Amino acid sequence: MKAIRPDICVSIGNVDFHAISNLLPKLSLAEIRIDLLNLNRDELKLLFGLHDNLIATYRPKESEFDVMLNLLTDTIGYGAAWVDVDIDTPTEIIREITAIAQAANCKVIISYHNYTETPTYARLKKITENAQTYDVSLVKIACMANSTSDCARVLSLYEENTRIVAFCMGQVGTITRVAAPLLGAPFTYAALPGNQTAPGQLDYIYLESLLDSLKPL
Ligand SMILES: O=C1C[C@@](O)(C(=O)O)C[C@@H](O)[C@@H]1O
Repeated sequence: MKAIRPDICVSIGNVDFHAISNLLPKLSLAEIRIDLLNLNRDELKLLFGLHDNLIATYRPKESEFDVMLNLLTDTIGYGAAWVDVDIDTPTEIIREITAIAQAANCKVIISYHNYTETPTYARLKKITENAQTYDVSLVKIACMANSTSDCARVLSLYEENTRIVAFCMGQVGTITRVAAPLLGAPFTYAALPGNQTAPGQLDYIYLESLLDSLKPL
């Protein structure tokens, strides 16, 4: 079976364990949104053992940072290839997760999300630089686009940065999800059909056909 292109990361939330285990063999890369799934430790262990290129993400509600730390530590032990940690997490927890991940050869993504707007270029640059002060494999910038100039501003981050995934959320921002891997991002996020984990995500099958025509592998 041919797996989906490696530059498409399917973000998985709100489905059950069986659906995920049937799906994983078809994907080259997927994000397991642990906070949007109802999985116990045994199921998590099985899933992370099934695939060697999974991102473990847990977006804490309120200040659930201890829950996040425990879950990410466990999933690193189960074989997660990547962990994603939001830049708003307390510094000592980011450092702790980074150290645990590095000891296990697990790559770290530090991510910034803004669900209402896209900050100025100076602010985006500063956020990117702050994220790069941690020893990370990738910095992710995801902002809500309210105009096409928001999209252009976020995409301009590729001019000066490597090891970055920068794109806009929302319908206006969808173009940036297609452009990201054409401009240097190692991958871009997509959804299971009818099951977005963030606004503006395209269905991964459709995105694959677009990228096949724009950027043959
Ligand atoms: O940060 C990201 C990107 C994302 O927010 C998106 O807009 O595709 C989806 C999240 O699940 C993921 O952790």
